[in-house]
Amino acid sequence: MALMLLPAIAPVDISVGLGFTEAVRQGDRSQGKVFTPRRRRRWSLQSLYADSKYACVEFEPENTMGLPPPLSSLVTSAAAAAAEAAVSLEQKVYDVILKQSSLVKKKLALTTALDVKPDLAIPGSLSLLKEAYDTCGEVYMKFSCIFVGTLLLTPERRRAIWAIYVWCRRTDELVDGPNASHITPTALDRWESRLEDVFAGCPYDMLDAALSDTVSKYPVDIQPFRDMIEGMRIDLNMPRYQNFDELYLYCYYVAGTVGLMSVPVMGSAPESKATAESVYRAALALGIANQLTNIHGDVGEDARRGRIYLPQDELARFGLSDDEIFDGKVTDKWRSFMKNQIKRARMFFRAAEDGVSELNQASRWLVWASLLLHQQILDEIEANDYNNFTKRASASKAKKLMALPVALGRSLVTPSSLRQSSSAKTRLEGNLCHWIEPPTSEKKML
Ligand SMILES: CC(C)=CCC/C(C)=C/CC/C(C)=C/CC/C(C)=C/[C@@H]1[C@@H](COP(=O)(O)OP(=O)(O)O)[C@]1(C)CC/C=C(\C)CC/C=C(\C)CCC=C(C)C
Repeated sequence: MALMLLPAIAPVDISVGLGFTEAVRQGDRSQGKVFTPRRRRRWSLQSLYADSKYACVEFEPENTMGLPPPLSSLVTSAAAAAAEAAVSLEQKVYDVILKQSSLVKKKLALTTALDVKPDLAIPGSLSLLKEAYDTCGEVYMKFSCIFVGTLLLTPERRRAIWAIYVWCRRTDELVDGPNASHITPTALDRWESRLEDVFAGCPYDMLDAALSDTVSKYPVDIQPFRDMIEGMRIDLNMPRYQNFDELYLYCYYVAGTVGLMSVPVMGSAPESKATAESVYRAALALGIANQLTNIHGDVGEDARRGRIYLPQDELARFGLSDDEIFDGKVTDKWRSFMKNQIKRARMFFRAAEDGVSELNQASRWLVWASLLLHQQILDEIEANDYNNFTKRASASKAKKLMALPVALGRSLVTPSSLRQSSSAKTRLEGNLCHWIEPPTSEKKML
């Protein structure tokens, strides 16, 4: 792998502001790219339910105020058709999970059946690769709010998470960076073909080279990466999300995918008996929960940009129009609406929690920290009396710091296999203990 990477590795100046977006827009393969400090994540979504239980959140306003009944009571043929469409969208996301899980199993079979040889390296290539990963680390440290979390990971896993993070940031930067207004669908197509090359071992620049190396070592499928690009396409084109199905799908594309990309790197607890599918489902849920939370925290900021990332049908059910969101007045209708949105986001967090304990011990703290810090945003929206139009839903530094030891405590909880009696294990199918262990050759690489 190192041999394949070497000719393509070119140093990248991450301090240059516009180069990357411009390079993708113009199809210039030689340009490095750049990260500009971004404002707080705006999170749009579109999509469908991964699990119909999230559709069952009671969307009946607590104070009915003469509003129409919840959609669930209006069972019409149109609703049935919509439900069918939702199921096929759900299937689409689940298919990615199944594909990723089977890849993990296949890779396990390969790595246990063969004595994996260290990669061939020519002098200098390893130091270039190390430099590439170090650069990813610098970007991660600069932009991630829980950068310390990766320090608990093994050096190999840490580097791999950095490389994935940087690719995600670059992708996001295309539609959320300073040059977003110049980004066209063609530019995203180019970015996707560049991704294919990364997975084929032909990276264009140093940061891609780190990812190329990572995906050659861990059983990471390309589909979640492709899907994230698809999410950016949606963000370019989708002015509104008609219902939660659409929002869910968007959340999967831009954030659920991050969970699917990260799990194979984070690794499972050796004692875990959870299936790969169940852990990927939890990872997907955490990505969705994080994204929903960011959307709820950024309602005002998004509205000032003319964007509304909330399900239109649910807004209507609470008697809310786009204009009221643009006006930004906190009314009882808005409070009722937000209470339900927050309730649903918390359901996704809960769905993620069991999965965290199945991860490798060293990875759990980072994931718990991410989960708890995002949950605090929901708490802050409540503390601000649902004024997410003009008040920042940001916890105090002290509260954020307090979350870290709590995350540590939770990370000590052992996997379900140890916590549950055997009769309670019915939903855990089969023993895939080592399904995400990295190949043994990796330590020799770096
Ligand atoms: C734990 C952890 C942080 C690991 C993931 C690291 C990683 C590869 C992150 C990529 C993030 C990124 C730049 C994505 C681009 C698209 C995007 C911007 C998505 C939104 C993120 C914003 O997060 P945040 O609010 O923290 O913003 P900052 O970067 O700090 O400015 C998203 C909302 C996606 C967030 C989704 C995750 C972090 C996925 C979490 C799930 C897992 C790591 C799987 C855990 C496994 C189980 C079994 C539960």
